[in-house]
Amino acid sequence: MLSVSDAENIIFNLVQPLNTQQDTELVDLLSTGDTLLDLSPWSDGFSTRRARDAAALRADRILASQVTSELDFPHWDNSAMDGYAVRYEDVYNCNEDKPAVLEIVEEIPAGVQPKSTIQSGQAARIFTGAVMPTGTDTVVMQERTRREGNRVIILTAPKLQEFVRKRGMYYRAGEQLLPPGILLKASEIAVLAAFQCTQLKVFRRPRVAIFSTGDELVTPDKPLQPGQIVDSNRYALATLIRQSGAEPIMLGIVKDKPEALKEAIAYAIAHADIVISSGGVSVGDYDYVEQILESLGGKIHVRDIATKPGKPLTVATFENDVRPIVYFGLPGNPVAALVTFWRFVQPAIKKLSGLAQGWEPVYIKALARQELCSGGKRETYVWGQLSVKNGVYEFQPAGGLQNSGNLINLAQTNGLAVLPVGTTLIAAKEQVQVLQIGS
Ligand SMILES: Nc1nc2c(c(=O)[nH]1)N[C@H]1C(S)=C(S)[C@@H](COP(=O)(O)OP(=O)(O)OC[C@H]3O[C@@H](n4cnc5c(N)ncnc54)[C@H](O)[C@@H]3O)O[C@H]1N2
Ligand code: MOO
Ligand SMILES: [Mg+2]
Repeated sequence: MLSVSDAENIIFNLVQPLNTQQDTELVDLLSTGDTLLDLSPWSDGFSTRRARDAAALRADRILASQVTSELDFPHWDNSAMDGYAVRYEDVYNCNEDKPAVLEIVEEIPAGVQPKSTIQSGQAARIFTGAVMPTGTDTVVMQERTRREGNRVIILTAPKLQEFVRKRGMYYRAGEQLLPPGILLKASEIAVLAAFQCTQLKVFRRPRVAIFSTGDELVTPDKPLQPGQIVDSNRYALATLIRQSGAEPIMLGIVKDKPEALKEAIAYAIAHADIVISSGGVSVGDYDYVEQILESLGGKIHVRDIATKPGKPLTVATFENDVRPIVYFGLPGNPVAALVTFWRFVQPAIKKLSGLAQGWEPVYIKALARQELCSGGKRETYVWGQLSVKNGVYEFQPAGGLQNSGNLINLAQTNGLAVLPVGTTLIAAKEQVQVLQIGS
């Protein structure tokens, strides 16, 4: 039996990220797939460029190449306040007793190009975001002034260049704006929109084929015959695959027959980057998965891992022109299937998807709200709820039996407390590492 850390090293090294040349697609920032509010009659921001070849950009795509821009940011010197654009030399030593008095020669709202060059003794009325007029270097905010007709009285000396957002002070044209391998979330999309980067090269979503094995399995819509069990794994795993940023290819339920398995596995490895099956990986007479993998030329890297639940996890690879197809034979017991997914498969999918950082499992230190027990021989995962109380993480184990066939108390689980090999008890109020499985 492999230790968890050995298994983890093997698995994560087997996974090669998608290729920055071949495995990409274009997405269009302007097409979100949502209601086309931009085209509404009351909107002045008519979007004339609609996506043609590019798919809609939804959050959580991964950038496949770096983004640079020919634009500085800010694009031009502009005011950070509503106030007056002045020449610092005119106002640097004024105060309430000895205010500076300047003649207002222009008013500059945002979006308007200034016309005049401001001379000594003059100022321009300016608003937040408006372009600084030539000759000025500083903005005095409105609250530090008094207006008298077309003159402004400056009551407090500003600092040089105060409230001026200088062209290029946040970003200079040509520098890297966003690196490849990052998730496009709201903040990145704000940057891309500001720089008019509307067509983006992102990684295609990894394709993950999934099927369940077992003569006893039926889909949730069928009346149960004696001895039958509902296939719950496939629906849960498909959801997790989507949450990991991949696209599930649903291949149904496959009988515990070598020929059927052979056909399904051969199809799956020809159509997916990763293949996941559940069931048929233990030592029973109908557990054929490993032998079929071998008969199809698969190389088995992992047969058993010292975890509870999840011991009989099987991991194999099939060589391919581009990168090996990684096969995960998850144990059939419902909790074991999900635990092995969270612990090993989810990071593997995220790594394959092109994410440069943050694909590894995330652990959080929490206080156990109740005692946690383990046999001590295998790394044991206790499922339950992670929450924050008074700024401190706490872990509440799920009530009822912690048994890998008990999927009922798995509902609402968002963390797996980890009891390492050799630890048989973590007492209430003691610290425990919890694997976060929120997404
Ligand atoms: N003699 C031994 N028996 C078992 C061992 C062992 O070490 N020695 N390991 C046990 C452990 S641990 C697990 S986990 C299971 C793994 O079994 P398999 O991967 O071979 O899975 P199956 O035998 O096909 O099914 C096990 C169990 O799970 C139910 N199942 C299967 N698929 C689904 C599904 N898609 N949805 C819901 N439930 C499913 C199935 O009906 C069985 O009840 O082996 C132990 N045995
Ligand atoms: O992996 Mo099996 O559950 O560990 O029951
Ligand atoms: Mg079995």
